[in-house]
Amino acid sequence: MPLTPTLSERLARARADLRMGAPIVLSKAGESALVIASETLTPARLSDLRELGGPLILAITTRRAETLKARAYDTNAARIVVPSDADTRWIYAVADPENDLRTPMKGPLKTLREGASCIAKSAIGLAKAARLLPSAVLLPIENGVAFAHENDLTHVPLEDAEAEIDAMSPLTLVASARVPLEVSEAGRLHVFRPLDGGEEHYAVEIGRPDRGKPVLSRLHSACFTGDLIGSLKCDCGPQLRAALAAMGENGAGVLLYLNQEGRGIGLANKMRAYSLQDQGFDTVQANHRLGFEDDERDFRIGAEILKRMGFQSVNLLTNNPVKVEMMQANGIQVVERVPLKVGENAHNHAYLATKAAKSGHLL
Ligand SMILES: Nc1nc2c(ncn2[C@@H]2O[C@H](COP(=O)(O)OP(=O)(O)OP(=O)(O)O)[C@@H](O)[C@H]2O)c(=O)[nH]1
Ligand SMILES: [Zn+2]
Repeated sequence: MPLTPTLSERLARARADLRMGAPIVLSKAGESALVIASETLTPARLSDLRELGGPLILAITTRRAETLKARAYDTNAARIVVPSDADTRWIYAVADPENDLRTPMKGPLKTLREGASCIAKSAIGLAKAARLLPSAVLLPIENGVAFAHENDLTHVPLEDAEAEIDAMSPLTLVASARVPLEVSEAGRLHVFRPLDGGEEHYAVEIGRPDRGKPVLSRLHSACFTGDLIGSLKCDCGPQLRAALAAMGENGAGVLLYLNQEGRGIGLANKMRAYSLQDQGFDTVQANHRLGFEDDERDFRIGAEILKRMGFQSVNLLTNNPVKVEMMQANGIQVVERVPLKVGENAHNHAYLATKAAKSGHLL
């Protein structure tokens, strides 16, 4: 059937469904599960799941499991057996570390050892891609294809989709126009759209950079708080403006504005991380307690956009050696790393020190 949704379309629907709290069906190797994101699970949906039979499984990342002292039997995910009397508050408390210190309760948490954890892993991957807490509730079901069809639910066959969840979507250049800027009247903005329905990314081109030579460039990850409202908790706003100013002065440059807010976890999760930082955890510990890695960004996107614009090499404005490595690994030569040290203040001093100590940022 030519109108049947492609895998990438099914995955986009699955992400949207999870954000709304709607169930989806994931299948692999003859096993299927009904999946709802923990963050958007309502009491009504929980009782619907219970009516279908149990037991329910709560999937969390191994990072979150470490904090909860729950045993994950493999590196994919920990699968917690949900007690039959647990309500949504119990589920949120496992998924969300906000009240960990106030209510160290929860345990002992019984986790599954037997069976495969790949459906749990993919459910978490989709919740992350939907910028939710990395956790989902699973109910194993028979014959997922028929169940999804009968109940009008999105079904994702993981045999084919697993690689697609990890792959980078192709990007298309949707529009470009002249935008005179304070730093240079010769500014242009290009909008790139991924074909998988994900976030758009932008390229600010200043002057007319020679495609045959290294271009002064910055890969800037979105930071609503730092870039737009002048937050003093990070150095993003001053870095953004200093990079544009340097490009204006140089007469040419490309700033990529990548919509990977909060090192790829989304603004809501970043605010959860900030709340944990107010409880005394540093930026890396806060991500881990939420169940994320320190940095969830996909740096392939930046390299891909530069290539699409015809560039092969850059002088990269950054203090982050991982950005340099990832550019090189993805086909963009970094001829020079140009340090970008601006915006240190009393509020972000500890944050910058943590990035230097734990994430390898150069001082
Ligand atoms: N999860 C999380 N993200 C944060 C926090 N503070 C800032 N961010 C995000 O961190 C990212 C910083 O992006 P960049 O400035 O491009 O990258 P960088 O890794 O600091 O590297 P350079 O600035 O190039 O040296 C942005 O997406 C911010 O939203 C935090 O405490 N937690
Ligand atoms: Zn920031």
